[in-house]
Amino acid sequence: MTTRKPIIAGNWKMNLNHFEANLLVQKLAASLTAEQLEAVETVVLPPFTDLRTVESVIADGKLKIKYGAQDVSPHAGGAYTGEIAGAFLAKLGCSYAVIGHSERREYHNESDELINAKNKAAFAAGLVPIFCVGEGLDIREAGNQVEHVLAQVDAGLEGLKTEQLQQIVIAYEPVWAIGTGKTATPDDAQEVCGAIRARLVEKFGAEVADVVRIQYGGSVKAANIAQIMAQPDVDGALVGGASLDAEEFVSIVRFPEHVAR
Ligand SMILES: O=C[C@H](O)COP(=O)(O)O
Repeated sequence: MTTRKPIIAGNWKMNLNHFEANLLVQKLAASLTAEQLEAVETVVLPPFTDLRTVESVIADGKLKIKYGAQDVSPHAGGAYTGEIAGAFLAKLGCSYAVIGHSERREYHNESDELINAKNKAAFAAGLVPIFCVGEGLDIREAGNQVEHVLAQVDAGLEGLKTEQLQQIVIAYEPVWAIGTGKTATPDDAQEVCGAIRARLVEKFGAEVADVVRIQYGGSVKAANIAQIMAQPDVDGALVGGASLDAEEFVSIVRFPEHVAR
């Protein structure tokens, strides 16, 4: 079995201006050693307007922190007012783009088809999608979470090439656990992340499924990261609120020191 490098990504959502972004990245850099950043891929996902600043701080300090955007246009360029093309993000040194976050699915009516187009647009620009899936509370209460999430996975990955599938990061975020303080239990996270990996084996084969990194997201904190990361099919976390606090985020990145996996 392949060893997948853990990936902890901080989704800042619509928080922190570029001055505050500068400060937070500097604090992360001051607290995380090169060894820690080597052991755990560490990513920040600031608002678009912070990206140039984040690029400069990271380049100036030669920091091993990666960064990305929270969305990308499905279009390569042209008359799409307000949209941001993947190529612009790649030019700013972004490695990742969050695609299909539940807040975009809910507040911007993003469909599975649009999300699939965004996954393709990200790859076309040289970005790796952090492709988000997850069920709402009604679906969880009806016990249909696995079926629901697998349908999102199937639709979002439609038409991707093998080498793209091998790079993609899938973030499982149960919507009822986002920003609510209600974390899914490690078993809940494993149930769905394991089902995602089984689906990848079924559709694309074990060689692809073994290398795809699957994150859990939803009220991840320093206090619960180690138990979540101990699950065999959880390879990282997409962290919202706790990523805005340097000390807390650093502690999350340092999860291997809490408990051995
Ligand atoms: O993208 C991150 C998730 O939506 C989780 O947010 P949260 O950690 O604030 O619950």
